[in-house]
Amino acid sequence: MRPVGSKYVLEEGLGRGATGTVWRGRVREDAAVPGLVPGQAVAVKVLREELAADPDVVMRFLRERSVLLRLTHPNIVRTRDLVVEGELLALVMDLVDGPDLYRYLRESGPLSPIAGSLLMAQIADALAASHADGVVHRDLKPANVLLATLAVDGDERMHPMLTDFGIARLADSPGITRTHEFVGTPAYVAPESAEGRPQTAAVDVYGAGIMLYELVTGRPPFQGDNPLAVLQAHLAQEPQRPRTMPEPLWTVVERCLRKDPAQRPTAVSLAEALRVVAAGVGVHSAPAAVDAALAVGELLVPDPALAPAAPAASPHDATLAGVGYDPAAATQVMAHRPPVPGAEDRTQLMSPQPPAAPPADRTRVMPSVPPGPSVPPGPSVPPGPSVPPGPSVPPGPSVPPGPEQAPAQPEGPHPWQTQLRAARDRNAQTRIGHFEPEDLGEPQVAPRPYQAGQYPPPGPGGRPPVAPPPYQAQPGQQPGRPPQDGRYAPPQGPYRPHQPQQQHPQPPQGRYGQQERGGRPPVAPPPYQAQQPPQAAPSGGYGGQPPGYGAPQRRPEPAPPRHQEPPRREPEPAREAPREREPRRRSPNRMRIPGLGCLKGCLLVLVVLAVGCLALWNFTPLPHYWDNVVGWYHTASDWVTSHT
Ligand SMILES: Nc1ncnc2c1ncn2[C@@H]1O[C@H](COP(=O)(O)OP(=O)(O)OP(=O)(O)O)[C@@H](O)[C@H]1O
Repeated sequence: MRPVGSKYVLEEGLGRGATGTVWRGRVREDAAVPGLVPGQAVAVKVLREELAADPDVVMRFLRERSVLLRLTHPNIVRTRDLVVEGELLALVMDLVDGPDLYRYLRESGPLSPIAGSLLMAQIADALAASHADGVVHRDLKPANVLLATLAVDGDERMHPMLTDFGIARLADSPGITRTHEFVGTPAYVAPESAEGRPQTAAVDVYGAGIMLYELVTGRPPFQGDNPLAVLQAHLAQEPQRPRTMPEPLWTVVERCLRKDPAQRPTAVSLAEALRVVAAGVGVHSAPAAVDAALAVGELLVPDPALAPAAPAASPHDATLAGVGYDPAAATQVMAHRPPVPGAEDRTQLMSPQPPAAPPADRTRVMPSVPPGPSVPPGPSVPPGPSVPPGPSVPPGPSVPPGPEQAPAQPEGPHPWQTQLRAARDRNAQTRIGHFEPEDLGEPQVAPRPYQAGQYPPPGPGGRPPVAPPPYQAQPGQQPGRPPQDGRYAPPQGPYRPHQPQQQHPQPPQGRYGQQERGGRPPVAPPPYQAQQPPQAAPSGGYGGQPPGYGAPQRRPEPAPPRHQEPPRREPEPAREAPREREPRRRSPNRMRIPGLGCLKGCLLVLVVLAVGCLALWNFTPLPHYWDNVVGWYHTASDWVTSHT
């Protein structure tokens, strides 16, 4: 049990990411924390040392404190406290009982289009609320969605909760990332982020589009042998519609994945559109719901405020400014970063070599990094220890110190070395990398494909990766803010203790793995419901609800959409022309004899007949009957001859 500040103790590690290590912790019995009760279990994300050692990060950590603390939504993991203590930065969050979406997908397979749409609609709700509050997530990915279990009317429902808000922005310190770098996860990074252009709320919508694609297909749309190739695909490739994706859902995905951020829909319209899609792509969907789904493009409204704006005076002050937050600057998070002159900088991409020298006013706060040979990441480099605060960290008040108390500059490895070490432990982590568009064709990092079972690594406390600790609800705990409107209704019931061994029965699925709608309103479907036993469920599917995460869900090959001929279609932007059919392959022998095929057939028939006759003659009493017939013939002919 290690203390963190004066109010919390760490109990066991839950997982480690690129930006820090998450621990299961507890509020000390003698501590008073608003919204928490003494002894309550919490999750504590201890940011990695490089972040904690950067005064710029510490400053923003303090400034954003109020924003992060007030960011409450039923689908957002609530941040309860921020602890700054010496060289330790930690976020105290609600402890969520359940796996993250990355692990769920790897263990259970993709979701049906309906289930995926409904789940993403809730994530879009969370994004809409945070964007309205001026917070851009910037690192949307399945690993940052935790799946809690809600008990509603005796049913267990899967409840997605977005986490890691603000972490990407915190990590995007000029001191840490220096110039020409970005914070994000390559598979989910928007083109403008990869290019170092200003990032707006549209980067989250892009990430949502990638996630949506992955939820229903099992893989992200842009892949590559290495992170640079993936980034290049984001910039240059157009996503292709998977064969199994219904047209309305593809319309949504395609809009979210537009290269131009100004063409992507807002999170609000995305959430609405996804619910319309979910209601209209089922086998039992009413014709009106089908029509509405086919016209979903009209609902996907871009944000007019996303037109390029002048960068803020300070790139990291653009979004948040402490208590005096300016919502008008909500979508301007990062300033444009100038390109790297000279080819020598390109040779340093994705290597632990020191990047371009930081600005003069940063050099004193960054670890001194001796120049050395490029060391590409590989298995020979052992993963770094995920040991957050040890006993040497004295407990103290979690009241953040002022900027003058910024920790001294420690000697240590370059951030890239720690980053890459941690990245080797698991896949698809957030990366802090620097890329330029002209560099994206020069892969320098070995591929790290997804591998089931690697994620997440067991924590130092021995926590098994597949069985997260149970959520322990405490009296007085606030799972979410009270509803302010109909869209953000809080969870309907208390969190249930996690039961790792419990296997939920697998419901049957129909086309698109959905169930008959059964009273579900077409635009606002009810929350997810635990799946019913197959015997009890109708053959059509399971109600469009994602299953509980104890039960693997494999989506059968869906039938083609029932709406082959849409009754009406909204005018949509130019769509891809249908692929031309490949010409029929012909034999390389160009000499063609007319009727040869027919002749071959006749010969085959004759051969078959001959073989059949031989078999008939040899293996049946036919010869005996034939002899009798011949005998009768001779007898008859003799008789005729003798009487004539
Ligand atoms: N609030 C929480 N409650 C319970 N478990 C959590 C919570 N937050 C994170 N975890 C667990 O800790 C693991 C690591 O979290 P973290 O956010 O560091 O990972 P990550 O998002 O994959 O990392 P990164 O985004 O930095 O690549 C998660 O996969 C999850 O299992």
